[in-house]
Order: sequence, then structure tokens, then C-alpha cells
Amino acid sequence: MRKIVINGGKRISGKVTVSGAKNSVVALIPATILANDIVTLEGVPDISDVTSLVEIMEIMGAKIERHIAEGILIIDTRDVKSMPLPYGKINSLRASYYFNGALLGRFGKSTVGLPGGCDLGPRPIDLHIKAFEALGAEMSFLESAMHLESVDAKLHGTTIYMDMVSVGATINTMLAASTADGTTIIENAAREPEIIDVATLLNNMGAKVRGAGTDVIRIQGAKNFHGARHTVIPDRIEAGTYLALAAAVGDGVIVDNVIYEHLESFIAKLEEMGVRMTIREDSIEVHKSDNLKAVNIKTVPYPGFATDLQQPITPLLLSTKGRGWIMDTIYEKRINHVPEMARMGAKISVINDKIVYEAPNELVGAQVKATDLRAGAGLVVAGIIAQGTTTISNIEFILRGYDSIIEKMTSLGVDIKLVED
Ligand SMILES: CC(=O)N[C@H]1[C@@H](OP(=O)(O)OP(=O)(O)OC[C@H]2O[C@@H](n3ccc(=O)[nH]c3=O)[C@H](O)[C@@H]2O)O[C@H](CO)[C@@H](O)[C@@H]1O
Ligand SMILES: C=C(OP(=O)(O)O)C(=O)O
Repeated sequence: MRKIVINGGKRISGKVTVSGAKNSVVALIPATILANDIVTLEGVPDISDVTSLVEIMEIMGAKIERHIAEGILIIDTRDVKSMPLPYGKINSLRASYYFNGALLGRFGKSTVGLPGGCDLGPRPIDLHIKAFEALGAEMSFLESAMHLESVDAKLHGTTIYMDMVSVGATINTMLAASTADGTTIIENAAREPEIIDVATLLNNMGAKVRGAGTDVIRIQGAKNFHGARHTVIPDRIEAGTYLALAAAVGDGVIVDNVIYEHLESFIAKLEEMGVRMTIREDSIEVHKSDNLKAVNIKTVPYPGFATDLQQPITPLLLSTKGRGWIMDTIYEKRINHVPEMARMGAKISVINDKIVYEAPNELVGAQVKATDLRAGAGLVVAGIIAQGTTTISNIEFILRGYDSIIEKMTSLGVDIKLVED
């Protein structure tokens, strides 16, 4: 079993470059199925979710060239078949649900096992199914996998109101509706930057998606799909993780390849705490920041504070002064980092699904467990702040979403290594 070992308590400085966004690329890869041609993706992060999706795509017949160091994926989907994908890697990540939308869009049918992903409490996919059904697909179960098939060989455009703002259901509906007869209107759509990124690729492949990034998306069904070249947007969650770390223990850190507008609510919180930053066109420099004050955080859909950043920012909150709380309104059970950070000496607890903390804290190294991806990232940040040695187990979660985390942290001066146990 692999572990991450950190000798913490040291200041850091330097420059770190953010990779392509996990939550974009995991949708862009399945989206290439619609091209029925060759699609080149650039800025692809070296994360295990990408490896899993590449494996699944190859099982389906895609021919893929992966140039890891260059961040390039060349995907030829001409020989892809809609075959049953009940088990295996499908259950190792959340984004496998995008195969439903992409296969339905190209072949009118899909058989895909239930998605995995981080355990953040219940993560139903009822909105995805409702949208596929509204477009004219029927759902049944085949070998414990979800089978979807369009009733009359074609999906039909319609108006779909999303009961909740859902990233996955919005993108999945875009994928399936791209080839439907007529126009589909998604109301109460999610507005995350990753949705715009997927719409951009779809349009470059021949789709007609308008309004992505607003809460009403119109998709006019199209027929002539083709290859394209696309660069993945920078990962705003990875960027936020390094910004939080830099604010806690940085003596001047530049976080490069950042789209500031994607991080506005996060930056606003850092400013409220008193973090000193210089914002440039593509980068944010975090200056040495002292006497930070405790703040409260409520996670909400984009453009509000991202749920995926509440765990990575927690160690920074613990380094401030005062009392505060975190309320995650997207996943109220996204609290598994709390007992682990408490083991490192943090004054933090959960009261009625609200995380409450008191600061400052003198964190001390401990043996802790990454219970999920962002909890793991939070523990890496906590381990760097803490005095002494922190050993993190279950690091497979972290490697799902953080490209070259050991190398990037080392370049900032962190004493960190990955060890085989
Ligand atoms: C691969 C990917 O992009 N993952 C992201 C995506 O997950 P994911 O797409 O799974 O998250 P959603 O935006 O769909 O979930 C938002 C909320 O809606 C609920 N819901 C969702 C779908 C559904 O059919 N029924 C339902 O009730 C969820 O339980 C959750 O409370 O957005 C989340 C919210 O920003 C992020 O934390 C994840 O990192
Ligand atoms: C929860 C996350 O990922 P997933 O939806 O892929 O489990 C995340 O990226 O923080």
C-alpha cells in the first residue's frame, strides 16, 4: 500500500503550475465518442481518473495515444461500440456516468454500471435518468448495470427542468441531446466553468449548444459530428488547494495557469481572512500573510464557494485566529476530514452537520487516512503546516485528482515523499 509521508512545519516558496481540470477532462473524454472521428485533447492532467477512462474507452474500441509528459490525448472513436460496461473501472470513478449520455447520443443505447467516486454521503443520479427519459429513452437494469435505450431509435428534444442544480446531470443531458431531433432546453442548469468547457468541445465537434455557463442551455440536435482539437481549462480546485497552502505557510508563492474569474468566491474568502495577493492575468501570487482571521464558509453551486474546496481550505482556517464554521449545502456529510484533522490536534468538530472550529491550532504530525479525494488534499495541506511527521494512507483517492502532487509540492520546498509500505 502506498502512503504519503510529510515532514512538516517548514515555510515554502516558489512557483507551481496548475494542470488541466479533472472535472472537465473526465467529461471531455467520454464526449469524444460523439465525434466518431479523431479528437486531440491538450492540457490533460496525469491523474488516475484519466487512466481509468482511457482503459474503459479502449475496451469499447477507441484507439488512444497518450503522451503523459506533454499532456496530450489523441482519441480515435471511429471503432467504438456501445457494449455493456457493468463492472471494473466503471465503479472506480464518478464520471463514468458520462458514458450513458455519450453512448445514448451516438448509438441510442447504453449499458453502464453505477458510478463510483468519492463517498460524500448519498449521491443519487435520478436527475440524469429523468432527463434521459424525458428525451425518449427507457431505463431498465441489465446484469446490475443501468440499461438505457431510446424508444423509437432517436431521442427527441424537449424542455427539462432540473429539480436541483447538478453538474453531472447538466453535462449528461447536453451529451445525449446533442444528436436528438429538435431542440432541448435545460432549465436550472448548473453554471460551472467545466460545463462551458464541455460545450466548447461539443460545438467544435459539430454540436449546437448555446447558453452554457448560464442557467438555461439550448441544444439544437445536430447530425454531422467530426474531430476537433481542444485544450482543457485549468483546474480551479487544484489552484485553490495550492492557494490555501500558500496562504498558510508561504513566503511568496506564485500559482500559475489560473483563470481568476473561476475562483472569485474562493479569492473573496481569502481576502476576507486577510491573505495578501497580487492577481495577474494568468497567475496569482500569494505573499507572506500574518494575523489571518477566522471566517465562515457556506458551499453552494457555482459561482458560489465550491464544495470541492471546503476540505482543502480547512487547514488554513485552522491557522487563523478566532472561531468559525463550514456548512456544506451540496454534501452535508462531506465531513470525513474532520476526525482526521482532530487527530492532528485541531480544535474542530461536527455539530448537526456543521463543521465548527477554533483557531489558532498547533497541528502535530500523525498517521491519518485520506477518506476521499479532497479530504486527502486537505490532509496533505495540514501535514505541511503541522510540526513533525504526517503519514497519509489511502492515497489512491488523492491521485484520482492531483497531477504530480509530490513533484509540485517538492518544487515549493515541501519535504514530502510517496512510499511503498
Ligand atoms: C466528476 C465531477 O464533475 N464531480 C463533481 C460534480 O459531481 P456530481 O456531478 O456528482 O455532483 P452534482 O452537481 O450532480 O450534485 C449536486 C447535488 O445534487 C444532488 N443530485 C445530483 C444528481 C442527481 O441526479 N440527483 C441529486 O440529488 C447531489 O446529491 C448533490 O447534493 O459536481 C460536484 C458538485 O459541484 C462536485 O463536488 C464533484 O467534484
Ligand atoms: C468529489 C469529487 O470528485 P468525484 O465527483 O469524481 O467523486 C471531487 O473532485 O472533489
